[in-house]
Amino acid sequence: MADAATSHAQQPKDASGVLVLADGTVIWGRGFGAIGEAVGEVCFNTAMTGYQEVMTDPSYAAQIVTFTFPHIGNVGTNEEDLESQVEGAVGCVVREDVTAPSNFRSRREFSDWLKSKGKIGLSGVDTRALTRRIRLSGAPNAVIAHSPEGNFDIPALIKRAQAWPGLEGMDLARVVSREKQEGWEGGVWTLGKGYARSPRDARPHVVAIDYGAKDNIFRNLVKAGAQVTVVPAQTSLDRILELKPDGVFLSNGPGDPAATGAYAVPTIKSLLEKDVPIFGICLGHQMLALAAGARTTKMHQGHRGANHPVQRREDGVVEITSMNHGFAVDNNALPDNVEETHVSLFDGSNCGIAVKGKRAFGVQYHPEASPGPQDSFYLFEKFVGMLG
Ligand SMILES: NC(=O)CC[C@H](N)C(=O)O
Repeated sequence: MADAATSHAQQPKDASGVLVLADGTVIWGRGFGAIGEAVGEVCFNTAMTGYQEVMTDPSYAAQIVTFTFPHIGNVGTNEEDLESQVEGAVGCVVREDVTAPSNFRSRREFSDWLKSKGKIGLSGVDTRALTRRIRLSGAPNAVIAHSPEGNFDIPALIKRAQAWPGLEGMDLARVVSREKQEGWEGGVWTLGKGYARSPRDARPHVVAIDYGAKDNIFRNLVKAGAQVTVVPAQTSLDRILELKPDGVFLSNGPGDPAATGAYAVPTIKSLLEKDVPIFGICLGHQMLALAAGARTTKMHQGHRGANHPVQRREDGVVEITSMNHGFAVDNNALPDNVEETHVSLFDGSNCGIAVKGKRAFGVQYHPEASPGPQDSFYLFEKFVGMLG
């Protein structure tokens, strides 16, 4: 469903950036950030704030984020609002050109920062039309490219977008995971105080498996009173048990949950059999569901933003949540031992499960660093509380 205005337009004189979709659609704009090209799936995010957190969330690996909010970059960037030190989104598409930063916390201009991270930006795009297109025909594979001289080999870019296999079936969790075990001490950030610290001897002890985690999730575990040890995605069951966890946390992360069958899902299955308490968020929730016998599916357009209404089945309460996912647990194929606990009010998709007879549950949403909804904090308290 290519839009004629974008498909056949000649390259405008000032075009230094372009987004080329796998179906041949060419969307011209102005490049910023890193120079070069990157391939990924184009998604859209509706949050009005938190672009730096979005761009450093490892769950966005291999994705190009279209921001529906038109002014991106105007509060600059800082060293405190990073969600990780690893790669997140490969690029972003925005409406307005990035203007001079205006915020007392800003340390670096957004384009400069993006360039230092090797990520490409594209401005001057009709992001409403692009978002509408994704809503109508699903998230396309594409190449984003930036050349200050405007040198683009469009047929080659189309070929590259077409040759990319897509996120379905792609295992990215082990690629972005940290490689070494580490003790985690940082708590939640507050103005004037920075990040809180937790004593290393706090109890209970949670072993958090990093499948591409957002740091703020670990900070919330600390805030809830846990001592946290973070381990890499492919840590063996024996190694996890040696650490004597009171509970195991499964992090968010990129890629297809069903593609982690070589390491994550079997380990989680064994943890369930041993009755270890488990809490999973996003990818962690999806893989917990797989380990319990449920199925996951790729969504048409996904949920990405900070204002997604989710209903808790237990008492009907609606939370406004922050989400970023393109896969979901299939709530039409839940086995008897899996109970649906939360559901999206946008499209009825699954947003939370509990495994019956076990102390194991997961949700699709998560707290952002700053600022953002903290509604899911009660689940951190519930999890840490159940560990005694
Ligand atoms: N935020 C996440 O953990 C994302 C999970 C998974 N990669 C998805 O796209 O659905």
